[in-house]
Amino acid sequence: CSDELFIRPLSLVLSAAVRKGITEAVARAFKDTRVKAVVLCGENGKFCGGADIREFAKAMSGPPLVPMIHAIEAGEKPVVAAIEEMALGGGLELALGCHYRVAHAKARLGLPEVTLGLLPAAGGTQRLPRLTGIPAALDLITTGRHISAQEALKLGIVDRVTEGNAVEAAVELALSVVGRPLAPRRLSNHATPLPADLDGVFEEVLVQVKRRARGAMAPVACAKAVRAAAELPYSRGLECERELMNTLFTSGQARALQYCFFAQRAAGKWSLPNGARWDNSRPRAVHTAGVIGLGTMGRGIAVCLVKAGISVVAVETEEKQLDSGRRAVRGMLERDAKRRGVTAPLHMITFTLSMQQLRDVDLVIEAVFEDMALKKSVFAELSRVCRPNALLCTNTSGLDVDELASVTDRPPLVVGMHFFAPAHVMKLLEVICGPRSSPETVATAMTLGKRLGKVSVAVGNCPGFVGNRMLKLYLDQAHFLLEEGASPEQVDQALEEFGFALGIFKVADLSGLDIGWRVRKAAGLIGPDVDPKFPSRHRQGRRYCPLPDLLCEQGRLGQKSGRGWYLYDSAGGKEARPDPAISSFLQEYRLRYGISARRITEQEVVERCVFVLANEGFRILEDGMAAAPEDIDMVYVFGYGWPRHRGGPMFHAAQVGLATVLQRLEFYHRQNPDIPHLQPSTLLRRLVGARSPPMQQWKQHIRSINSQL
Ligand SMILES: CCCCCCC[C@H](O)CC(=O)SCCNC(=O)CCNC(=O)[C@H](O)C(C)(C)COP(=O)([O-])OP(=O)([O-])OC[C@H]1O[C@@H](n2cnc3c(N)ncnc32)[C@H](O)[C@@H]1OP(=O)([O-])[O-]
Repeated sequence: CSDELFIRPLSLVLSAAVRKGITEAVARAFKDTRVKAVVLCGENGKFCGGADIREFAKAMSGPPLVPMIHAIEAGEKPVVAAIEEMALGGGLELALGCHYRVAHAKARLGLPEVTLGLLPAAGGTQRLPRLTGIPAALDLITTGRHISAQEALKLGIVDRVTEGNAVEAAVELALSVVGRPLAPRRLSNHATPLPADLDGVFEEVLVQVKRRARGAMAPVACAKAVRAAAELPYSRGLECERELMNTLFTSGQARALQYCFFAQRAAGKWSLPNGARWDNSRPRAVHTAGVIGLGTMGRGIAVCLVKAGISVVAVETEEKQLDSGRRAVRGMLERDAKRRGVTAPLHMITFTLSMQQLRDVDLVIEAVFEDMALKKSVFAELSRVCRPNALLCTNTSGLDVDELASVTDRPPLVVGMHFFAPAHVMKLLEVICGPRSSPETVATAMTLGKRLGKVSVAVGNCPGFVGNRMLKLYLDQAHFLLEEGASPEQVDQALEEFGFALGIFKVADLSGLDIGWRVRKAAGLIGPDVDPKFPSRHRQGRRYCPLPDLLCEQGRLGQKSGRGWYLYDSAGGKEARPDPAISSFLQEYRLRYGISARRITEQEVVERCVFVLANEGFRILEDGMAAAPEDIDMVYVFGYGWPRHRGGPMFHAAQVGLATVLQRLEFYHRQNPDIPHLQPSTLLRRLVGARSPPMQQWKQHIRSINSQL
């Protein structure tokens, strides 16, 4: 066997060194008359994660991928790819250049380049459609989704799937095909199978990709490259693939998406000022968890925990809520299990009215109403009921975690876990490190978040934490723009053009306008506590916009009441229509306050809303509430619908140019001196003074080391 086969390990990515290794080894094997066939496999049981993304920012060195794959395909000896664990991006393209492919049953395959703002440019857009046909190739290439080995087998992407050792199975296959003609196995020789309605298929896909990621270039380029595979001979299709890739490669979008890839991983590498870090703090094992409160948040959290294999005790205070919570949670688990073709793990959750049942759990996540007094009473009770080393977590969107910790017998074991609705769907988890949260507690919450499939970001304990602290100012700008002359549709359209999945007023209608109303009442911004001497459009020394309060007073609470900033067909309706009543309401409002409406440009909408986010992000960095700009960006990308292809508010500010951001903020602040948040932050000024260093160096310019993390 060793005479006939030449097995060469690959490392996880196709770095210059790996490409050199493969090129040389395959050339030697092709030349060596003792070798009859070649098996390519990965190192440590992993076939390949694709091109080395870190190399994209540098000058290209080492043998290029495309000729390397061509040489393999053109070889006169059969080459078999043994796919263990993953064949992604350039890794799958390499496998498609081989004559046969064997995959382990647990392997995942895919062409995720689109998620990095690129396309599969090592022949992937030309070979895959020739193998699977256009619709399947379009689906995989434009979404970047990973598929199982079984699906790959169905699509014809792999020839064999094995539960056993994939390398041994590949060796067996290689031995069995020695001497067979290779021409039919060279995908570049194949004609692309065409669907009857080629134009219709592409039209449909373009509609879908534009809906999924508004303004993103890569999915459109991916579709164009696949179209070339349908219409052009292989070599011309390859040229088209290269040209499209060159355009994407140099685009800001690709840089932003690749930044997101690394920023997401960097967010997991948290550190605290006391020296505790992700790699020196041991998380506790979590086998059982309690969830208190089965409202929308509690239900989603319970579902996430059960799906991650953690036994849950879910507690409610009244039979009626317990019953509806039980029905909702079971329904979600059953639907999910049905989708995945497995049995719903209903036995892993217990529903109870008794807090006593939490006495043995490893950790509790409290998800009761956002009310400090209520949460404090729950935490005091948990101190009495839970075993002394159980972790106590609060799901809060902005309350003081330390104040809550102070009513317990174990402040070091208290941490915030801010989930986003719906909690079983949304990817973001803000882990709020109180000043007294222990490293072990933070490590446990961060690791638990990862186990639940979340992107966990460690943030400091301040009102609104990172996400909602910034959101408040973004919303304020949108409201001020309405006062000054814009309409909700105009603001939303500008933000959607920028790339947000939904404009801010549509989001507000979806979430319910009464939520903010309640928060503002609790903060004393509305109601009997407001000093009647103050004009209605000023509070606490700054401009205040009462428009959303006035809407709530009219019963316009958003989708749930069928009317909010928009009009809906009925209560609970989803289709937002501009409401002429809002237009007259705004006109009357401006008249009452003597505001003459002016024409507001799309540029002003985007700059004021988006730069104010970044400006507050700089303040958050200075206050030590986030450890790095990447963390702030990941909060926005995964929790607030920020368009990923724009990297996040901090990355976007760096892309636009910090000097420009500063100058525009100064301009808007001069126009609106009563909006203090338009005043450029000290850190932004300092960075511009230091000639706008790259993001990795921003930390060095934060003078007051005041980290709350
Ligand atoms: C004309 C021009 C021709 C150009 C040819 C184009 C070729 C091709 O079409 C382009 C591509 O392949 S584009 C690529 C298409 N491929 C993809 O998009 C796949 C991207 N990768 C993944 O999806 C996941 O990382 C895996 C599923 C591979 C592993 O998941 P897991 O087990 O949970 O582990 P983890 O924590 O995620 O990663 C572990 C460490 O590896 C690092 N790293 C990983 N991949 C990297 C890469 N490609 N690169 C560099 N680094 C990469 C990662 O940062 C982390 O580093 P840290 O310092 O420890 O933090």
